[in-house]
Amino acid sequence: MAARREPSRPSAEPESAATAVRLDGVKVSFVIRGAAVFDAVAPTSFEVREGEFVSIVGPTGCGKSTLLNVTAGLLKPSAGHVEIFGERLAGLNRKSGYLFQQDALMPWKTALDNVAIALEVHGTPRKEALEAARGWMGRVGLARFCERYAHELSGGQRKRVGLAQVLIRRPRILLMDEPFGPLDAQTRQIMGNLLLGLWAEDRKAVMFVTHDLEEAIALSDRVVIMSAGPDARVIGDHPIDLARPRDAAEIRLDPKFHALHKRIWDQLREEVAKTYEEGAR
Ligand SMILES: Nc1ncnc2c1ncn2[C@@H]1O[C@H](COP(=O)(O)OP(=O)(O)OP(=O)(O)O)[C@@H](O)[C@H]1O
Repeated sequence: MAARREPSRPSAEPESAATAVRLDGVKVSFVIRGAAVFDAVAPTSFEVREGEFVSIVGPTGCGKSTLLNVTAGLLKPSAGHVEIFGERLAGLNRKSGYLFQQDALMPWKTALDNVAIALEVHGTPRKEALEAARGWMGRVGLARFCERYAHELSGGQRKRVGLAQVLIRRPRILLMDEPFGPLDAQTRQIMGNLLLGLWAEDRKAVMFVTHDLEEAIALSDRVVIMSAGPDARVIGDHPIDLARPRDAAEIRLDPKFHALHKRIWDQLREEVAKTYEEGAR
């Protein structure tokens, strides 16, 4: 499928955009087997505004997924709180859709049914759900693959179905945890463009976790850097002032991209090294 282009728009968000997600002093400690306490994330605060695409990057095990889980309401912070569009989060975050690294497709259902079920479980009549699902399968470039089962789809196609499954519910916030992790570099860039195209249509707030700094810069309005854990915290918050629309592949050739990459990598490199040193001890 040809890469979908983002409609033209200014790269920076207006200051007046509402705050979609606010993490206020969120700290996460895990109790391991009822005894030892592991302080994964130190008190952390940051915001994602409506319509803003923010990536979270940090060394392995620093707490990126943990912060997404807290934002989704799947994990209660040990201290601090989360606000979603100004309201304190208690329980599940029903304004968000969550795309995990692992496929969540039911192998006994067709791709179309996998997308439709996301509406059906919330009470949409089957006929209506199937119609909407067919529309979304088209939007992710899979109109001809509706009747396929998960094992009959490529990794990239399964990711597209996953994306349709989440977006069909029209969440105002999109949480993505290394969604393109297992894909090859080329497919990742194609998926990046597909995501940017869909995102530009209604501009959800996005929290995108990745270990790939280039991918983060190519897609985002801001890149948040976390330190190595334990007691991980935000150590950098970098605005990405590259013009949109962007092509997730071509933008990497832009000299401005290189300058941003160098500046952010200089900060991240040290944290990545710390993680490896810890592991080697
Ligand atoms: N349920 C749990 N119990 C104990 N420790 C946990 C639990 N979940 C996560 N951790 C620890 O918390 C830290 C952060 O984990 P998390 O999965 O959030 O990291 P991450 O940055 O997403 O890692 P990766 O990039 O490798 O996916 C890790 O050290 C992990 O071992």
